[in-house]
Amino acid sequence: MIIKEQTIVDSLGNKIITTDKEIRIVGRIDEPLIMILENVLSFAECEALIDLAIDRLQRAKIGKSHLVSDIRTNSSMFFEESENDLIHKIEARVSGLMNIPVSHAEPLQILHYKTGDQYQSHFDYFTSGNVINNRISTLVMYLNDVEEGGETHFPSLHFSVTPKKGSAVYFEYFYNDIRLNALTLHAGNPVVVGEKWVASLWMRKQRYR
Ligand SMILES: O=C(O)CCC(=O)C(=O)O
Ligand SMILES: [Fe+2]
Repeated sequence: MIIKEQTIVDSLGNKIITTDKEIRIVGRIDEPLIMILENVLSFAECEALIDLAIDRLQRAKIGKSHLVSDIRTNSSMFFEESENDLIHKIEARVSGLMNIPVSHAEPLQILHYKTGDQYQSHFDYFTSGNVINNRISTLVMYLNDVEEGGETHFPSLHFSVTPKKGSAVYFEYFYNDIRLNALTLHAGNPVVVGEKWVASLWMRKQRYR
């Protein structure tokens, strides 16, 4: 008998009920668990997040050295924890959806990709050094429709998610079998036509805030 590994989110059924929204599961891969979710953010929430972020964007930095790198050509910003009612509400909803307390969440991040921008293949968890409180799961929420390109691509699974305003992709990498975690390698494909806005949130194994 093959025993399936425990997942963080229970994905039985076609929806996840959170404090204030019923989120629809419209696609999934079981191991590693990857879910395509609809009705995560309202259109008004997507627009409000972009408006709040637009003047606070900086060229994205990766890794501990905080060097600007061509691995990631988009720009980004982080909101303060619960910095206003909207952020507070979204953090609570996302925490319910991801089945992890909000105290384990990194700040909500906004990414902006102009035409040609991309985020090359990477793992969201840290692989080097002695990591004590590693990341365990990710939610990438799409704030607009992209005319062409900009998919979230999982090369090892030959699987891509097309950005759709208000929808999201969820994935987790907290398995005992590290080969399952490694399958969550992913990229933000280059935006071919138009621009791309996402809000992403990373959860840690232990309290982070
Ligand atoms: O923009 C995307 O589709 C992927 C973003 C991403 O990989 C992340 O925020 O960790
Ligand atoms: Fe990522």
